[in-house]
Amino acid sequence: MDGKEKRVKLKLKNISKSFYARKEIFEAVNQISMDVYENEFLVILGPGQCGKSVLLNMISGLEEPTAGEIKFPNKDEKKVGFVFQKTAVFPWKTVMQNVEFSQELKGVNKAERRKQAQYLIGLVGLKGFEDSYPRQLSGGMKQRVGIARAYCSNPDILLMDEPFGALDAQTRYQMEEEVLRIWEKEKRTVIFVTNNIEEAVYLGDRIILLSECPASVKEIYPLKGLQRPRDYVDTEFLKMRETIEKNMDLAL
Ligand SMILES: Nc1ncnc2c1ncn2[C@@H]1O[C@H](COP(=O)(O)OP(=O)(O)OP(=O)(O)O)[C@@H](O)[C@H]1O
Repeated sequence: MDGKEKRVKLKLKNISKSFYARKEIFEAVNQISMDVYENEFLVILGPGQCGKSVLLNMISGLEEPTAGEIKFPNKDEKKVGFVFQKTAVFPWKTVMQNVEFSQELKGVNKAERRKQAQYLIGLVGLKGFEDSYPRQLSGGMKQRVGIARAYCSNPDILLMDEPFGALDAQTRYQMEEEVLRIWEKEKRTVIFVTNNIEEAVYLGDRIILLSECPASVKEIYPLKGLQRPRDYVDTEFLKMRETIEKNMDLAL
């Protein structure tokens, strides 16, 4: 991304989050500050159970920070879409009905929402599966439905919480390529959470590395120097992967 063009889409200022559980205060996130830029693919990388999901939940508004501020500089651009590890597709709805669901809720007329959903179903490679039910789909295909559904809600920021964590290695590689292809076509600001260094280096414009719990920002890695499409066995790729590995708190 060219430094001159950067527009801040989301600003986190000293965000902290504590929970009161079993008569104790548990700190999950400690003083995180970061800017997220328009249309960037930002990866948040951290060890398991470090507070990544809690951070995303605060960005989405599902959780309130205990301290700090979450700011959307443009107040009309605070709509978020979510893709989870276990994408919560409705089993009783078809692919089409799942994808168009948010628009249906909004009362968008059928012809219009079908047109948009059809485009997105095509974009994620599910053309021909419009009338299939989730039980008829593989794990990777279900995640494609989740991605199409999230895009269909026209989010300003797309939050992806370890969306490929439950997939086998081969499908995961395929989905990483797919998610970049979709993002190139339908540019959005993406915040992608993972605990997988290789995935982070493959996908990100930048990586924000978090410490173990309570999560704080340990390091920010700009990946401008790594041209796309990236190659997992390229020397520069491996170097970056090793640098991050040495700095990451816990073995994966
Ligand atoms: N509502 C809650 N009440 C109490 N503790 C919570 C709550 N939500 C999360 N936590 C705790 O906060 C810590 C961070 O959880 P979080 O789910 O954000 O981790 P994570 O980095 O996303 O983990 P993983 O990579 O394994 O998905 C965990 O120890 C979790 O138990």
